[in-house]
Amino acid sequence: MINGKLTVDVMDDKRASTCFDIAIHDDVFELTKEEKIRRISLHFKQIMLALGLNLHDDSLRDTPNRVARMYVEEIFSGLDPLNKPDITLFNNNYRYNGMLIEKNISLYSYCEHHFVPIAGKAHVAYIPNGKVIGLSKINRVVQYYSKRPQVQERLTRQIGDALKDILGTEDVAVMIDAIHYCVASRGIEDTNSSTITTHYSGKFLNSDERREFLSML
Ligand SMILES: Nc1nc2c(ncn2[C@@H]2O[C@H](COP(=O)(O)OP(=O)(O)OP(=O)(O)O)[C@@H](O)[C@H]2O)c(=O)[nH]1
Ligand SMILES: [Zn+2]
Repeated sequence: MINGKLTVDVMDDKRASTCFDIAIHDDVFELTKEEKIRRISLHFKQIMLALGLNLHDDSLRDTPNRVARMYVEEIFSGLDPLNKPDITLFNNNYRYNGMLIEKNISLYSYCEHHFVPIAGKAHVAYIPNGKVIGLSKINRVVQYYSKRPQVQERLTRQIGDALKDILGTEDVAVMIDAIHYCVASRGIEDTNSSTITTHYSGKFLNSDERREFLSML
């Protein structure tokens, strides 16, 4: 518990431990999935009513429940440590010691300031130590940490740290290039800019490895 906020590391444990600065109320772990959906649905109904929407309208009637289910089961499913992907490691029998890059991984996340989408691509690289993982598991790690209210800096870091932990190596690089719809569709309404963040560690702190990674993107 730090400053009244529970810090949650969803990497190591199916339940909470420590590490990341995602702020979660303590009692959320006491709620079942159905209870979360019920509560969100009730509150979203109030939001819609405050906006003056007619909840008797056929098309709107089920929206509170639909939104609540989407939050809990889909777009914010990465808040539940139970949804952390199971990752199987394989021995590096091929003795592959080059760089492995998984690029153009589709990324959908949600700005934690405005709750609107962040959409972009993640590019991830690692240099195998003793172990390798199935390629799709890299995409799953990206997806898991994306499905939360996020800021891009934290998301980039969490993906990098999770992969370092899983792969048992510091030699990991992550780049995210994303459009923030809080910048594009409201506020400044800039539909041209995108945000690039990087996280390099281990051998990727060397300019040669970094250059090789960047040249492949
Ligand atoms: N660093 C960082 N900032 C973000 C991210 N997503 C959104 N933001 C910014 O968070 C800021 C929130 O600032 P506020 O001034 O409180 O919000 P606002 O009044 O709606 O700001 P405007 O978007 O400028 O209208 C905005 O500048 C957003 O562009 C992110 O992933 N990382
Ligand atoms: Zn925003």
